[in-house]
Amino acid sequence: MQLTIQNLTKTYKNGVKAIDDLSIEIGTGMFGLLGPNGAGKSSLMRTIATLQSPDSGTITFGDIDVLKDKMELRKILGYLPQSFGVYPKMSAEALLDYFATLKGVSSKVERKALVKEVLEITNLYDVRRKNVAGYSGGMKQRFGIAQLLLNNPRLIIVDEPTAGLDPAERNRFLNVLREVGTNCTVIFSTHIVEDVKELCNEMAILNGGRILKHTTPLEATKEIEDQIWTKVIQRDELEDIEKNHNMLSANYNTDNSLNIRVYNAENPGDGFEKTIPQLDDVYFIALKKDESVEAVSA
Ligand SMILES: Nc1ncnc2c1ncn2[C@@H]1O[C@H](COP(=O)(O)OP(=O)(O)OP(=O)(O)O)[C@@H](O)[C@H]1O
Repeated sequence: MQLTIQNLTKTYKNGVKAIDDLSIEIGTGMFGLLGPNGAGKSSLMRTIATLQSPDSGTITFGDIDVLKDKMELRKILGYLPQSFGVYPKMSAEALLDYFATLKGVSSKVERKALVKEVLEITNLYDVRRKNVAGYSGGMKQRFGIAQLLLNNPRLIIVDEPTAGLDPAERNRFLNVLREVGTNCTVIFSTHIVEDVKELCNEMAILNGGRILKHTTPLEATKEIEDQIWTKVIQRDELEDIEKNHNMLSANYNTDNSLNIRVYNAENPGDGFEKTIPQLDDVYFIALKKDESVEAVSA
């Protein structure tokens, strides 16, 4: 089913415009919403999840008018907020049983089967009797997926779920999400480019409450083929490079030299070599262009 957002705007009471006339269409599959801190990702996700109202704009999911029929959307929504608060000292099994009751599954037998199923999908079945409060960060996030799966959602929204996870936990989490996300619309927000690269078939870059780019990871890197150049420099050359080139990133090597990546339609000379574009480059180019647009209009 398709999620369609049109001209969505949200300004908080303190005057911050978190969503700025945003329009986008999102179809079935894994959709990555990538943006720096404060870009408006959580604001957008809370609005789609009907937890806050925008000032203006429309949102539809299939036939549902999301802003008018909030309850209709909630029936088919699975939402994992950025922070889930404090977990009670209950086992995963008992807590999921409780959530399933809240979600309207009144038959005990049905609940038992459902809870078993979501525990298995999220690889938590073996630890189902342990307190969720004592789970590791990654296990808690997988538990978050287990709870959102209870009502067989068609739209799944997960807000920065990999922040703070160690690499092994992150991998486990992404694998679970990959599995549950095949048949529905999943919107996944993150500031980690790698998450989008590994998981999403479609993506948007968000900044200042606006969509800077809506693309696919493959298309996005293809678009800048032959335009990314790299060079190893010493620390004291950095300032010059920043001044004279469209620098995207600088990463330290173990010997304290730096790997520089620049964006240029032609060979910039100066010893640069052409390199294969990465999704990071796409992200930095979009943010840089946005910065310069802002600087001009300011
Ligand atoms: N309830 C609120 N009241 C006032 N301002 C808010 C509120 N929630 C968010 N903001 C502001 O709106 C802007 C967008 O914030 P939002 O949390 O949506 O961004 P984000 O992309 O999710 O960032 P982060 O990764 O830091 O959570 C920020 O400037 C933030 O300070």
